[in-house]
Amino acid sequence: MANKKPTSALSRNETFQLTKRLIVEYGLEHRKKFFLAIFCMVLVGLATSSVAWLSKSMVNSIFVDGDRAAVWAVGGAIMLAFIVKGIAGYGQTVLMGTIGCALIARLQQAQFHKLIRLRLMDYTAHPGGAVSRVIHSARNARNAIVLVTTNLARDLMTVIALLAVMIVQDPVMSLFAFAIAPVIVWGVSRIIRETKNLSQAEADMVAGLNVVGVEALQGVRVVKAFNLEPVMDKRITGAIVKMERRQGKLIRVSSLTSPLFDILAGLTIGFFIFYAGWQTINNGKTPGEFMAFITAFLLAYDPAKRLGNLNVQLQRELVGVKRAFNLIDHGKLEVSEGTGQLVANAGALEFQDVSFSYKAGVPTISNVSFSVTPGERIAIVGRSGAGKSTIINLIMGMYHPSHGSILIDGTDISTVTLQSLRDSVSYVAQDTFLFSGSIRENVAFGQASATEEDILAALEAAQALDFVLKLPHGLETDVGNNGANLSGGQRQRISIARAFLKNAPILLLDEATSALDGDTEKQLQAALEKLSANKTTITVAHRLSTILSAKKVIVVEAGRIVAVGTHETLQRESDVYRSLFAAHEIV
Ligand SMILES: Nc1ncnc2c1ncn2[C@@H]1O[C@H](COP(=O)(O)OP(=O)(O)OP(=O)(O)O)[C@@H](O)[C@H]1O
Repeated sequence: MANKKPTSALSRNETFQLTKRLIVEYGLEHRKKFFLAIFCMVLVGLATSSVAWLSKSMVNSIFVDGDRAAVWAVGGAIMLAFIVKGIAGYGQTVLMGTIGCALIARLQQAQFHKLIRLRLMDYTAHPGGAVSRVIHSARNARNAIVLVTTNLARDLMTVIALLAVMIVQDPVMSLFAFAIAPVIVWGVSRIIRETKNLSQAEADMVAGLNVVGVEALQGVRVVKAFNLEPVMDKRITGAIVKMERRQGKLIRVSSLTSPLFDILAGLTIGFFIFYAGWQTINNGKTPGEFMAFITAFLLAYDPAKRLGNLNVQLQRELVGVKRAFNLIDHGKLEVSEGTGQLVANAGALEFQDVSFSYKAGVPTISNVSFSVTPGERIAIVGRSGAGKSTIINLIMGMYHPSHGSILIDGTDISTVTLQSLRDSVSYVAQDTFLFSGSIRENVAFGQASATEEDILAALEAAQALDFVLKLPHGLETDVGNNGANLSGGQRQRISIARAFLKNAPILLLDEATSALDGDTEKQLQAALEKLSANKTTITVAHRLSTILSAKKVIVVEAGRIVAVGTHETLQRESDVYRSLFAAHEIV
């Protein structure tokens, strides 16, 4: 076994705090069901121990004394004990199952709620892994709460009641049974240490496998186009085999508690038989007393084994629970926001000496100043990586400038709520994203008050109505996963319709680098032209046609504005601008 203490291992206090929080925050919410379940568990414990107690009368009164009345009384009582045990056991399982399902749902919601609001900068590079973690950690939490309550209420209750029976029947033999406990505790604690390491690694591997799998399917076109199936097979197989080995080891280690219990229990029972046989033959102890003791011991064996295992299993589950709480408690939310409400009517935009860096000491945007008057159209051009998209992201409040301010209609955007800021801007991304669902939903997302006419008008303005009406299900057509059922141009026009419907005074366009075919391109340009009419428009431009229709062009190089002007003046005066044509950054 590894001696290295894992950094992720849970201390005793952490184990206690996590369990307590689960019960207090998520279990007690269903307190009626919760306490009813515990009551059922107590009944199971009492019913089980009463069977051991009754076995004494069974042997002594029925088999030794031949008492007829006892046959009915003991037989009926044993039947009753098992009926109570069966019904209470069922009630406990159903009640804890219902609480568990509700807990999974709530914890998944709480995590997704946080995940979707994390700062863009912290956003996980592997969304597939994050989703897998959310799903699994909620299941871990359900398992943990069921484990703790079931073990502590039902098994502990059963063991205590059975121990009472044992002590009453034979204190000496009971002492011997207790003597094996420290050996078990020592063995189990060693197993726990190793399990902690392995469970953490297992959780990471499940997330890793998810990342590889989701990536392979998301990029399936690239996979097929480049004949990458064997490469993907290898990556996925590698991840699966690694996980298989790790899980195998986890099973081998965590199952060690079982033989530990079995061997020690076997030795103990053997001793009982020597001792009890000698006591019964030589010292006049009744066979009923021996029977009651041994029945109590055997019945206590399984719940005691589960109790011994509780910590091992709990550690496995709590690793996931800790991850869930970490996300809920510590995941950094979006950039801080102001409390003011931005009411952008005209849509004037101004950058005042704005600087920003993703990583401290590595400036991405430096001392950028420019202004756009209401309804004006400007284009931002520059080499790949110059900082164009970062400027757009700063306007949407995805990040805060480290220096300087951005004003909309004279209001510093850092002083207003993110919601009011984002209500004032529409964004059409380069990589059009459609959500699975109908075309109607994709156009009207976030616009609950939009009427049928509004949606049709937005589609018409985006030059999309013709093709939408020709689809078999019209507006209700399912766009598929990320619009897979539509062409690239159709997807873009749907996203332009979305911006039309939003009708915000400021429009941010991130122009696609790759050109579409002639007709589609023309339709798209016409749609964007119409969309930007009377709106303050900032386009990250790659097309000469877009640049020509802009009032002014801002040339960005390594995060700085190096030239501003029209196409003609820049052609004459800016080396950087001219070089963009040579590098096919502008086509
Ligand atoms: N989330 C991020 N974390 C760290 N660095 C980033 C992040 N996003 C962008 N960068 C870096 O910031 C710089 C500017 O990126 P930006 O996306 O603004 O460039 P761009 O001009 O829009 O490029 P392109 O035309 O290729 O889209 C690049 O060097 C990029 O690597």
